[in-house]
Amino acid sequence: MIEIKNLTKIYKLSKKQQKEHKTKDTQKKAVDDLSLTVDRGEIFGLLGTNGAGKTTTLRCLATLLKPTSGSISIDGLDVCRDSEKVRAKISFLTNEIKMDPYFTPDYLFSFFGRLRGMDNSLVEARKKELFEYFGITDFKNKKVEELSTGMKQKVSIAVSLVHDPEIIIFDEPTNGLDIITARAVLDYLRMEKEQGKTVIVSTHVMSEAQKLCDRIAIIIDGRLAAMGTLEELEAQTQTSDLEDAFFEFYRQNVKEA
Ligand SMILES: Nc1ncnc2c1ncn2[C@@H]1O[C@H](COP(=O)(O)OP(=O)(O)OP(=O)(O)O)[C@@H](O)[C@H]1O
Repeated sequence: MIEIKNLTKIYKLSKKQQKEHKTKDTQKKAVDDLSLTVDRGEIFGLLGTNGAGKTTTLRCLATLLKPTSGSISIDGLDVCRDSEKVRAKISFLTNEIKMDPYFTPDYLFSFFGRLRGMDNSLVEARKKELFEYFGITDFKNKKVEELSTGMKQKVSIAVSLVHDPEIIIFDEPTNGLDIITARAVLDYLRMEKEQGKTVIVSTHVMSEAQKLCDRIAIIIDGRLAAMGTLEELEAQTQTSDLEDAFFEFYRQNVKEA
């Protein structure tokens, strides 16, 4: 189980950032007293507009950022104190591709498998499974720089999943993906859930949240505006689809602010 308790993250703004954001404020509260729990075996979605604080929340969860205050635990392990153990359980995925262009998918997969302390035969079996699933097999010996954007993204996803993580944290799973690749990724996440894995995703795409997630948290300006199943969110707002429900929560929260 993932437990986020009163998470707050404040960024210090550099002079350059102040200029970019057109503000005199020296800091930005990206996440504001956020609490939620994600149960084992569910697909949980963080839904919000650009800048709502979704990525920041996921990066704190993935041990990549230190919360300003509050705590996050994964199966009883604190993400700050027990970060090594937490990292062994999770995979943090994003569609920002950061792979050395001169290496091949085959090499990268094996390299990250070894880095995760896996033995060779396990890495090879996992490679076969994931490369086949994502259609990478025929491209595994090409250099990353020669691959199409979609193929690079699939390789980056496969490499991140090398250690068969119990928990998949995915920032904007279909952002920038073509429709076929996007479908393959969403189907993979559903398959992982069927196998008892926990998936937490961020998205601003209503249809994706609606189709994929068991429960959804609506984040507005870093704060939790609502949380529940699609049916619960619709019932609370007397609407019949997620987009209308979202607008209703948005209206209520912006008015109350
Ligand atoms: N490193 C940083 N330094 C300063 N401010 C930041 C930093 N990273 C994010 N922010 C700001 O914090 C707020 C939340 O950003 P975050 O990326 O978490 O939102 P998001 O919901 O993931 O949005 P998006 O969909 O645009 O990625 C935004 O106002 C953003 O500009």
